[in-house]
Amino acid sequence: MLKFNFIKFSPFFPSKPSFFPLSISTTIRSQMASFSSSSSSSSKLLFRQLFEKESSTYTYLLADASHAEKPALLIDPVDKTVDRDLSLIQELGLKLVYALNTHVHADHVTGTGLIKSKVPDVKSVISKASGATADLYVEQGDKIRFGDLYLEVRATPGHTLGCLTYVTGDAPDQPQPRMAFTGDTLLIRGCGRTDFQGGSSENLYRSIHSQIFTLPKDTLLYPAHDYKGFSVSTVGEEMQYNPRLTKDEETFKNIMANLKLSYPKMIDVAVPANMVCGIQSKTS
Ligand SMILES: N[C@@H](CCC(=O)N[C@@H](CSS)C(=O)NCC(=O)O)C(=O)O
Repeated sequence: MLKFNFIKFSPFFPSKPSFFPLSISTTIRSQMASFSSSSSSSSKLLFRQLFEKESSTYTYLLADASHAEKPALLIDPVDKTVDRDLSLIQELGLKLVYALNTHVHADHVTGTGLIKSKVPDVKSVISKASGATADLYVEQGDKIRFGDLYLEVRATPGHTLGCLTYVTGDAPDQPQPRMAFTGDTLLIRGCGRTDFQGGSSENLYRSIHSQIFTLPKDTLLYPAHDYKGFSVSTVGEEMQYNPRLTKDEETFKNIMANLKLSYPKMIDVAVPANMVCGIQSKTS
């Protein structure tokens, strides 16, 4: 199994390390467009938000459309929609490089293992703190590079112990506004439950306030689920209107202790499967 040896946040690392030549870039107004920066470079992000309706899960496809190889990654793929996602990737002429999970999901089986069985070069990625098996492990401050762009890894425990939020880069040549893929940590006008898998309402509150609400207010928020028909929010919007996170910590903890949600129907199948990236076999 490979150790995830990506680049730590540090001014001493080169902006384009030679051992990770892949890259990303982005736009929001349309699903694929140019963005300009203060540098002379112009990059293109191909971005798709994909939905799996049984578990109300969003999967995100990001690719560097400017790069010759069009390297791509998927965030939170679902087993049931792997064929759809891989067909789209093929139709768009992309090269899938990474399958990232924000955490060990309890309500559906990740598509990561299935993807690896169909596209063996794809590397699975999850947090070290999740305790799950993957090809590459990330932690706070790591950068996942594809092309000239990157995702920054933020540890956001609370829904589960190993939850991550992936955020587009903070540099002049990176997409504006930034985009944060929050998994189940922060949902639109809600947040992930905290009653299993090492969940903690105290940790969740602190994670969101320290790692997500400190991002620029125009940062676009893309969660792993939505149950109300929303697709995207912003940091500023959730800071103002989220009915749980606008409260003080004690009130928040009280809300979370009284959600009275039933257990996810698939939890007994999903968690063991997702601890090994979705299929009961070794990765590498
Ligand atoms: N009914 C669904 C599970 C719904 C649920 O519990 N969602 C989780 C995220 S998936 S573990 C959650 O954190 N919800 C927070 C909320 O406030 O709804 C099923 O049976 O799968």
